[in-house]
Amino acid sequence: MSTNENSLELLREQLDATNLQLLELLSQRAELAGQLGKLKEAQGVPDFDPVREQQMLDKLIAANRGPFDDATIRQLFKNIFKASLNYQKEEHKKHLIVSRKNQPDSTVIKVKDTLVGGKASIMVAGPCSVESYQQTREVGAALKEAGVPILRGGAFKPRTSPYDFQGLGVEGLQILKRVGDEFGLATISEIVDPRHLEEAIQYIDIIQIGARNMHNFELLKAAGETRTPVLLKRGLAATMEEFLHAAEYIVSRGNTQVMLIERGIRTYEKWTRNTLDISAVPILKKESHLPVLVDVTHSTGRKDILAPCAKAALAAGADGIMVEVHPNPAVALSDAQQQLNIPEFHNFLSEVKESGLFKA
Ligand SMILES: O=C(O)C(=O)C[C@]1(C(=O)O)C=C[C@@H](O)C=C1
Repeated sequence: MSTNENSLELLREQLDATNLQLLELLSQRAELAGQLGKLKEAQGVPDFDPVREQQMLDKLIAANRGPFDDATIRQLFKNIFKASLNYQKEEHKKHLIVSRKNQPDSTVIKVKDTLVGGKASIMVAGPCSVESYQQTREVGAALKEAGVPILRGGAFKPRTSPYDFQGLGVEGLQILKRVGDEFGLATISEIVDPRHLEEAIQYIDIIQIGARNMHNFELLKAAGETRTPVLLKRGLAATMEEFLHAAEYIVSRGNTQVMLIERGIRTYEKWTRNTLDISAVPILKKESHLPVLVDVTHSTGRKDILAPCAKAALAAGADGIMVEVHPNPAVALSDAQQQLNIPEFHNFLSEVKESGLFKA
């Protein structure tokens, strides 16, 4: 071997040893960042701290003796800070009760005789608003005939305008219960005020928390104090991280029976009421063990694309579908445009079932 080859070999050995030292130091640094992340989580402080990062960079630049120039040192350390931040975030996820990292097995929720999040897909259907016993009964009968086990119906309606129909309130919940009992259906209705919860759960089997209330932390906490299953809708502009944290508010109070429902998010698109974020389905299923449903009515606002969207949701791994049905949508007191009438609902259901994606 020539002298040149000898020194190449020697230098490479030194470099390998330095790599290992660097790796050890990086690992030690990551562990320290992990401890800092835990403290920050406990104190409710965000992980990202640009001021602290700037202070560290200033110290490093002042100590830089070359041969790397300052810009290179800055870039290298910025990458290290970024890796630490990612590590802190991953560690936090493990601590979320709703996280699949914390519980690998899927949560299955039993509502009356129906399992949500189990092997079979589920369908939830019903009018946007409970308007009368007769109207709700007609839908209940259609669900029973179609083998759909869960009846939805709004009684407290958070409407955009205060002058629009606000729902029948407790009377609406009583109607739902009456129809539910008559046909053996489980019932679901949105509750908007923590003060209504105690009374509401005497009548309904699932508490719905609507998109506009996903950030209503007092409502989330109050729902977490009950032991009634909760269907939590994704907020209009909520990230998936915010969505899962909203669910965490409920389960951290002891109510572990939470179902998530994607209902479309706000984008610039005008041809649908909202934009169905289909990617949310596999991501939520991956990140969380909670059941994931898709509300095809609110996400699209269009009757003509409900079936393909429901099929897409099921293909993406959704545990169930929610759809609005009204005996006479033209005279509905809310969402008249987007509710299916009963024959349309039967067609919708057949099309979805014929696809083979709706698991029996
Ligand atoms: O010093 C902190 O507060 C940390 O959380 C550690 C650390 C880092 O790894 O350097 C991580 C993220 C912050 O943006 C700043 C610094």
